[in-house]
Amino acid sequence: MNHSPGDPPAAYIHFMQMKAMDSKKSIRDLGETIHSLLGFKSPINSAWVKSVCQIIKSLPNEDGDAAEEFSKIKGNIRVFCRVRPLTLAESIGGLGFGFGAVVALDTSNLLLELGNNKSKRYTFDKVFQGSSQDGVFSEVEPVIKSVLDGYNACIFAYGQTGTGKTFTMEGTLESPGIVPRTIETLFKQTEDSNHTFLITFSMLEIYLGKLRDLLVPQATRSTDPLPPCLSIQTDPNGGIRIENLVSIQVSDFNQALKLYRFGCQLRSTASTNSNTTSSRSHCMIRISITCFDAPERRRETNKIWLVDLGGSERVVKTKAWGRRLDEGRAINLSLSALGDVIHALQRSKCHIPYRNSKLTRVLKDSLGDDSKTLMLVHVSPKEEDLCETICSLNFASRAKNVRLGHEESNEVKNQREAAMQNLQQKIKEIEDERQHIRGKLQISNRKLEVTRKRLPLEDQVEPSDLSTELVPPSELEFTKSIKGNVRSEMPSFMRSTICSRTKTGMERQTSLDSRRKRRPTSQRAESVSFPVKNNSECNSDYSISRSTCAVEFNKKTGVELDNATVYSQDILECDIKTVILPDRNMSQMTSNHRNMEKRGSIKSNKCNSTKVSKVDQWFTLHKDEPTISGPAPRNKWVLDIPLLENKQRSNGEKMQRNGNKKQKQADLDQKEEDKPTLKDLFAEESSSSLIFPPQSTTDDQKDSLDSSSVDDSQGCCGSLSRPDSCCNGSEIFGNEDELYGTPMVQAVEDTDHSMIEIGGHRFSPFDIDDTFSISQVFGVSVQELGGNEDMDTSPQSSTKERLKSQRALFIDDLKQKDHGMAFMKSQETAKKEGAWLIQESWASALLGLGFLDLGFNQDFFYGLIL
Ligand SMILES: Nc1ncnc2c1ncn2[C@@H]1O[C@H](COP(=O)(O)OP(=O)(O)OP(=O)(O)O)[C@@H](O)[C@H]1O
Repeated sequence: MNHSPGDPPAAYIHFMQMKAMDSKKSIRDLGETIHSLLGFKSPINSAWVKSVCQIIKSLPNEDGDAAEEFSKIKGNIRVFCRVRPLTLAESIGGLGFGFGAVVALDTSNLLLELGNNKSKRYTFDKVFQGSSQDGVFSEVEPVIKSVLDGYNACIFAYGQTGTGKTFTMEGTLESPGIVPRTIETLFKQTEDSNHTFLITFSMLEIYLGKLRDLLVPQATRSTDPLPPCLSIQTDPNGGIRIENLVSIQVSDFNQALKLYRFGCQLRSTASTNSNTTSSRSHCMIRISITCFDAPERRRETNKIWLVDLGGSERVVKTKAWGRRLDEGRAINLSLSALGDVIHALQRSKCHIPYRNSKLTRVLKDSLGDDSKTLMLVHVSPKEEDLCETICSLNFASRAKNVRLGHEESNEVKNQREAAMQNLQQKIKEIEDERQHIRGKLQISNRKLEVTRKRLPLEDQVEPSDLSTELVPPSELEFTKSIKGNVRSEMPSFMRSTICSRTKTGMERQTSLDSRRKRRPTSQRAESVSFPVKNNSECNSDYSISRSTCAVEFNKKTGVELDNATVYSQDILECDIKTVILPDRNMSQMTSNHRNMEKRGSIKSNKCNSTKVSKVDQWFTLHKDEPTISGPAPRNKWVLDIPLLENKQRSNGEKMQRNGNKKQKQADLDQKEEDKPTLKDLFAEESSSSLIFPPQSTTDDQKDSLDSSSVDDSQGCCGSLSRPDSCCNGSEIFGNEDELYGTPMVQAVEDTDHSMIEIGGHRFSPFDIDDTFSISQVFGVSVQELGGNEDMDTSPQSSTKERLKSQRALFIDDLKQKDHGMAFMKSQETAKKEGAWLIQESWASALLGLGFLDLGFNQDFFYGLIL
């Protein structure tokens, strides 16, 4: 039987006939078939076979259709397999018809005869066995055409040494390989095109891990200049360029072919046990194509790599040694790196290890997305090479599964588009909101500016006093705008005072600095005073008043406040005096008081001491004199929180003061951070202390005071102390927990409705909840009212008990210290009139302010009185 070289032999026809018969066999034999195909050592059980049968039955199409369907979704790496024909010697050696262990079943399936009736089947895009160079190139040609469309492409021949890679790529003069054919095709197509192309040719090899330009003759003599070193660079677009690689423009096929032949001559080849003309390097041909007037092309300049890889080899088999051994190792290493890259691409890993070898680095932009890659895997037909063949085929199978283009499912696409629309909508909303706020800020700024201009000079707060030193202009403007905006929208009672204003971190820092450098010209806490009707046995009207603390820094005279004064300015809110005055004097006092504030004539360094001194004088000597301003009536009580400043001054320990200053400043800052709520305010007030007439101070007491640690939160001393030793005429009885004070309260008319002003802050009566109004106003903590097991849980009872016990402690203490009958008389009077009149006044005040609405009638409040 005569066979032309291209015709399939009779054995192959017989094999195909057997295959067709096999396909008609009962699927009962499927398990055995698969077992033999895959070479599994363990038998496949019947359940597994059943499930496979089900899968096969449920397949909608024939195998061909399925393969076609599969080919549609495959990635950009196409894999062709070429089986080298047996040489004459190999045929004579007993392989019969020229078909050995590797048999191409059809144009895409390959069968490996593993022996013992076992075989393994591989599927590739194309399988060539006994095919001519023409036949191979016809399948390769589409890739070449895509290069003219602007795609990067890479065609590389892979396989065991001596399997025909160089034959496929380079070919012979009679049967040229892919490289010359590609060049020829490219020029042919460019000539047919309407566009003008610029084609350049480069050729290099990677030998022993180094790049060598194959278009540059190697130095053969010591006097010859060394060729420039080639280095791989990544351009800004992610493309790979090789510095110093010669790139020669070629205008026709012959020019390019000449260069190619020249480069091939410079290639490193050597004779090995496997191949007499074995390539000992990776040979890489680069053809770059540039077209300036073809916008339809994917990119202006693109390239195709034609790579004849070095053959993988088993050193044991080739018995290579010395340089051949090094070459073999270097080739295997780079092929291994190429395998890793393909593996990573196949798994769609985030990191592709291109940098592990020069080979993969050079091919980086031709192996990834948006490039056409064709792998030609070459295998030997010999049974003795079966192991290497299986390795090569497995490698090729992995490459075949690589999907370079990340095709998204419709669902994922929809989700992505929905998310993008969402984000765009949000961006638009945020932008709108920003514009809106910006407009409001501008309006507020204008209002602020107008308001500032209207204010009298002395009341204007200089911008420098707003602690703007360290705030950048933009931030300052924003901060001011925000404040202005907030203030304009806030009810008056929620507005922060200069002391309670919450500050930002930056603002706080600058505030601290400016506090040291510049003081506000004046800080005041409004005096509060309102008449209440006395319903008890005392028939006079009483008022509750809180004195004003005015602090002034005279910039003109340059009078500096000392540290203690400066510090005291910061705690003015705690500096509370409560005065009970007969109603007849109240109006006078109030007006005087206001006059005094208007004048602003109280010097800051005198303010507190003068104030306290007047209280002392009034209390001990001039009972008819005004307490703070205006004449003071008889039978009046002064309750005050001792000033820390005075205590510090009387102690005369500047060092201690300075030492504590940091902590105090920190406490104060903390206080400023917390925007005062009504509860906070009352809590603060309730920890105030009573101010009583000056008493003589013993040395022991002074010593005890000096040695006592000071807690700012406890007012002046936090413990029993003499007024003249620590508070300039003020005396504290009991500690913070034992004492209660009456917060400064004033009924005021706001723009819309009646308000209650407490500690300089305005609240609506409706802002005060039941428990709070009772407990805090009367000096009993909410906790005590709520859940102390030792106390009567009723608010009334606990309040009364507390008042009683505190009063008793107070009287006992006075008696023990023999503080004089005059004072005792006053105290007695206070017991009967003063203190509970305070409570009564409070009750009346609260009733008058509408606290009855909260569910407490008048009897309830009277029940709180001693
Ligand atoms: N398809 C083929 N038809 C005819 N001869 C072939 C074919 N493939 C390979 N040969 C021959 O086999 C021998 C080895 O081929 P080749 O040198 O191309 O192998 P190789 O894979 O490049 O080896 P190496 O990796 O060592 O360079 C050559 O003599 C070549 O002519």
